[in-house]
Parts: sequence; structure tokens; C-alpha cells
Amino acid sequence: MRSPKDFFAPLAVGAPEPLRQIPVPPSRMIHFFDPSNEKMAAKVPDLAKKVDVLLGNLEDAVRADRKEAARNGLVAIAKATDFGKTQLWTRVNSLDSPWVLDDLITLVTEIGDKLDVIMVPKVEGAQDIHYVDRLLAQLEARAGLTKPLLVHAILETASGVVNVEEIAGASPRMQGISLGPADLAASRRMKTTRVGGGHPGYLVRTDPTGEDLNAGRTTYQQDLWHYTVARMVDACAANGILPYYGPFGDIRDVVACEDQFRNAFLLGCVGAWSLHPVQIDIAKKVFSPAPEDVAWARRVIAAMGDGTGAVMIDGKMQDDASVKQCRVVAELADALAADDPELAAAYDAATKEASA
Ligand SMILES: CC(=O)SCCNC(=O)CCNC(=O)[C@H](O)C(C)(C)COP(=O)(O)OP(=O)(O)OC[C@H]1O[C@@H](n2cnc3c(N)ncnc32)[C@H](O)[C@@H]1OP(=O)(O)O
Ligand SMILES: O=CC(=O)O
Ligand SMILES: [Mg+2]
Repeated sequence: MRSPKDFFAPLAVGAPEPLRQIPVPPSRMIHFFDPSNEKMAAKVPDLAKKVDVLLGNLEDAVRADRKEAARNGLVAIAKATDFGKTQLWTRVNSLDSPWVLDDLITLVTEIGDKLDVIMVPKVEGAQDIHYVDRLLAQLEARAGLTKPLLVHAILETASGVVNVEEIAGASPRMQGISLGPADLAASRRMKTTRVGGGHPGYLVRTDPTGEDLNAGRTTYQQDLWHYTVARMVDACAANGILPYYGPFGDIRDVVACEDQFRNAFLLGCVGAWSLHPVQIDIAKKVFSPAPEDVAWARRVIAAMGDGTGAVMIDGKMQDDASVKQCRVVAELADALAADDPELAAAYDAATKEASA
């Protein structure tokens, strides 16, 4: 580990100064597309107007014989597209793959000025982030970049989960972490065969009510990802970086997708991946606080004055701790509303109604 005194020193002569604070523009959905897929690529200019983050995926879901086409496709798309305020991210191939070195060299050299974040899959520990950190510094210096690239790790190996706290704090480049439930399930030897979501066999059952062990017993499906998401959220919050839920593979099941995203939102995540256009609006809805929650939060903040003491609102006690929660919701709402007049109007209308 670097000494605390050196933590914010550039890792190569001529590389840009690392940031002290991670920027937090909206990132409710990280929309994945395969840059080698002509149909998807053709949708990028329109998608850029709808999503918070566009991610050119080079790793899993891109066939081995399309890896170079995906890399070159991303370079071409980035050069040709004005992304406006929408962030451009990429997911490079894993660090043990034959493609990642060329991914990093090509992307930083050709479009380093357009890219915001590099997502690194299958991160096992701080050593993986340190490797990428130094290499990026060398490449940034060579490309003459003035803004440091940020790094996002996917939490998708058992070792990664064991080491999640050190990963979150491994570099000032660390922007965030996403849960990767599909690879994580395989790494843990879980017996699921899905990309995220629940499993009907993972349940608890109420006690028997009589001799018949099958009679009158309700079962409740449990959340396979609760432990890992909660651990990831703590690791991220403790290190000032952002947690995300990853993919939900049952594209048709928009209902369960919304549930999975909302569980992550309530636990502290700021966004999730969208794999298909149908998931974009789900993420936007879930990761933007609901107007009634914003109205309530604003009401509590107003009633709490300087934020100390205790007051009663609608029979519920509010104090320093609840007003802090309300500020989280209200500040997120204000940040999102600043760029979204429709959302701003919905928040203001709900606030007006609540105070009428
Ligand atoms: C475990 C992990 O690593 S998850 C992350 C890796 N996986 C991915 O990135 C998957 C990305 N998504 C996809 O590949 C596709 O959405 C699939 C394969 C799931 C479904 O694709 P399709 O069968 O083409 O879906 P569908 O027919 O509903 O698509 C409708 C249209 O949306 C387009 N589309 C589908 N997904 C996307 C996308 N992610 N971005 C942009 N356009 C898309 C299709 O090309 C199609 O275009 P068309 O109307 O011009 O023909
Ligand atoms: O990359 C994502 C995953 O779930 O695996
Ligand atoms: Mg994966």
C-alpha cells in the first residue's frame, strides 16, 4: 500500500493529479451496449439523450472473435458522438485475458479524453487496482490527458467480496463498485443458473401448525444478494465511492427487475446496469427518489430548523438522525432535478400538496 502521504501523488511523471473527491453526476443506469453490434451502435446517439451513463462493453457478452471489432467500434463511436452531459464508460476485458492490455492502450490513447470511467471486471483484491492505476497513469501521461480516468470495480469473485474494503480504498481513482451476481454465483459455486434476481428455492417456511408438515405453511422467497450488496455499500460509503447493483438478466420480467433495483436503492446503491432499452426507464424510476418521499423529506428538514432536537410530525418522532436521512433523499432529488425539469416539477408539486 502507498503511504497516506503519497496517496494523491500521480503514479507517472506527466500524469494528471488524482482527484480528491469522486464526482457524482447522475448514474442511475449504466447502459451496456456492444460496440461491435451495428444495430446497438446505431442507437447510441439517441440513447445518449436518455441515459446517465453509456458503457461500451468489451468483456463478457462480446464473442471472442468480435473483441477487436468491439474495441475499434468503441473508438469510432466515441470520436463521432457528442455525448453532452452523458458519461461514457467502458468495461475492459479481465486482467488475465489476452485482450485487456490492448484495450487499455488503445482506449486511453485514442479516446482517453472522452472516457470518464473504466470498469474492471473480476477484481480480486487491491493488487488488481494497483496494476491498473499505474498503467493508466503511464498511458495518461503519454496521451497528454489532463483529467484522470476513474476506475470502477465489479464485485464478482469470492476473493473480491473478502477483500471489498481494500478494493474500495485502493486508489483515488476508485469511483465505485458494482455487484456482478452472475460471475459471483459461479465463483462461489452457488447452484443458481441466472443473471441476478432471486431463486424460488431460496426461502424460509413458517413452522408446522400440526401433524401434517405440508399444511398451512407459508414460504417466503429470500434475497440471495442482500449480504453482498450490504457489504459492498458499507465498503463504498466508508471510502467515499459509489455502489451499484449490476445486471438483471430476465429482460422480460420487468416487475422483478424493478424489485431488485429498488432493494439496491433502499440499501444505498445509486444505480444499476441496463442491459436492454426496456430497463432504462425502470432504473430511472427506481433510482430517482419518489415525489412523496421528497415532499416528506423536505417537510422534516423544514420542521427541524438547525437539525437538532426532536419534533413530532404526523405522529412520528424526528431528530438529528432522521433529518440526516431526509437530507440524503432531498439532496439527491435536488441534484437530479437540476437537469430534469419534469422531475423538478413532480417534486415541487408533491411538496406543495404535502404542505397544503
Ligand atoms: C453478466 C454480465 O456480464 S451482464 C453484461 C453483459 N451483457 C450485455 O451487455 C448484454 C447487452 N444486451 C444484449 O446483448 C441484448 O439486449 C440481448 C442479447 C439481451 C437481447 O437482444 P435482442 O434479442 O436483440 O433484443 P430485442 O429484440 O428485444 O431488441 C430490440 C432492439 O433493441 C436493440 N437493443 C437490445 N439491447 C440493446 C442495448 N443494450 N443497447 C442498445 N440497443 C439494444 C436491439 O438491437 C433491437 O434493435 P432493432 O429494433 O433495431 O432490431
Ligand atoms: O458481470 C456481471 C456479472 O454478473 O457477472
Ligand atoms: Mg461478470
